[in-house]
Amino acid sequence: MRRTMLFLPGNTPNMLINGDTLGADTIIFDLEDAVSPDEKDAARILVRNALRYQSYPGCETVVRINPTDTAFWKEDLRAVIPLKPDVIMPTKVNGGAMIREVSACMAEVERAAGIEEGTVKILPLIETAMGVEKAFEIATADARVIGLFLGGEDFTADLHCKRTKEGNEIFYARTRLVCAARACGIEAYDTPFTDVEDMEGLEKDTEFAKSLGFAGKAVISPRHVDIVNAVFSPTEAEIAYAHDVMDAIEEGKRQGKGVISLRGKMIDAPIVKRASQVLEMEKAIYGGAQYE
Ligand SMILES: CC(=O)SCCNC(=O)CCNC(=O)[C@H](O)C(C)(C)COP(=O)(O)OP(=O)(O)OC[C@H]1O[C@@H](n2cnc3c(N)ncnc32)[C@H](O)[C@@H]1OP(=O)(O)O
Ligand SMILES: O=C([O-])CC(=O)C(=O)O
Ligand SMILES: [Mg+2]
Repeated sequence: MRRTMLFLPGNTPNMLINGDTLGADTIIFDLEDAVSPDEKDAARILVRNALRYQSYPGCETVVRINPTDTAFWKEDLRAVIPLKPDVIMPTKVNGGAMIREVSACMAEVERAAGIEEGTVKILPLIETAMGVEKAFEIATADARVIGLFLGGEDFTADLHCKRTKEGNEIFYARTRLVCAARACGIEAYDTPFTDVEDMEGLEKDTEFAKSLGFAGKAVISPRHVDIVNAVFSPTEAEIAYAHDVMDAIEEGKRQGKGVISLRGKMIDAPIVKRASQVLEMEKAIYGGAQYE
């Protein structure tokens, strides 16, 4: 479950220290664009120490590394892989070859550190026009890939267009990523909403991302976590309905029927599939059935 993925700039010790207490399902230690080139070495050491000395219970840890056309990315991997973050996020990913290059370097570092090869996963950040066009190739490039992640700021810079709150300019990229990810049985995660003060805009943007099929969204501020978590969690009514669907389908089975009706609406296999997804989320969030 990755409803919220909070970015923590790698060169800000006070943000790294309490990352897990801010309510996000995932925290992303950033070594890339939130860190200026002359701070890269310091950030790498800080993130390494955070992974070594801090524990982040209940929080998935991701490290966002620098692009493969920079002098930094291999050093990033050598510094953090031995500390076993859950996931590495390669940046400006523009095709499957780049993922394989990163994965091969990760394997080298894993072997040298005595870690089983393939332990650390990959969540590619897709933020170029080429990356969006190659989304499916990227998703299938390596067994480590666990999802696709959209970066709307760099993507719109690459398109030579303005990034707006309405987001028409990223609509194609959003739907393309969701479809490519789901075609491979993995999830897509949406770009952050960057206006820290606009909570109404954040909620609207998050609702929209969810309606397109995204499983979660990045956030840049702890103040955004609760809203994004709430949007990506099933409501009490959705959970109650999912239980009713399961009860109704059981009753239908007893009566030897594949299709039945619940409060005047047809219940068949896809409705049951969606209901079971809601119940899985209920279990993941509440540790069991919340409403029976
Ligand atoms: C396009 C991209 O690449 S996005 C990914 C890269 N960008 C990032 O990682 C940016 C992360 N976010 C930030 O740096 C900041 O939230 C900013 C610059 C956007 C806004 O900063 P501020 O104006 O200081 O935010 P705000 O006033 O809300 O901060 C309040 C508190 O939350 C903390 N905080 C703010 N953002 C974060 C964060 N991402 N993670 C953890 N703590 C944070 C601040 O340290 C501050 O703590 P304090 O009260 O103990 O001093
Ligand atoms: O990870 C993100 O969504 C932020 C990012 O790099 C971008 O938008 O370019
Ligand atoms: Mg970017």
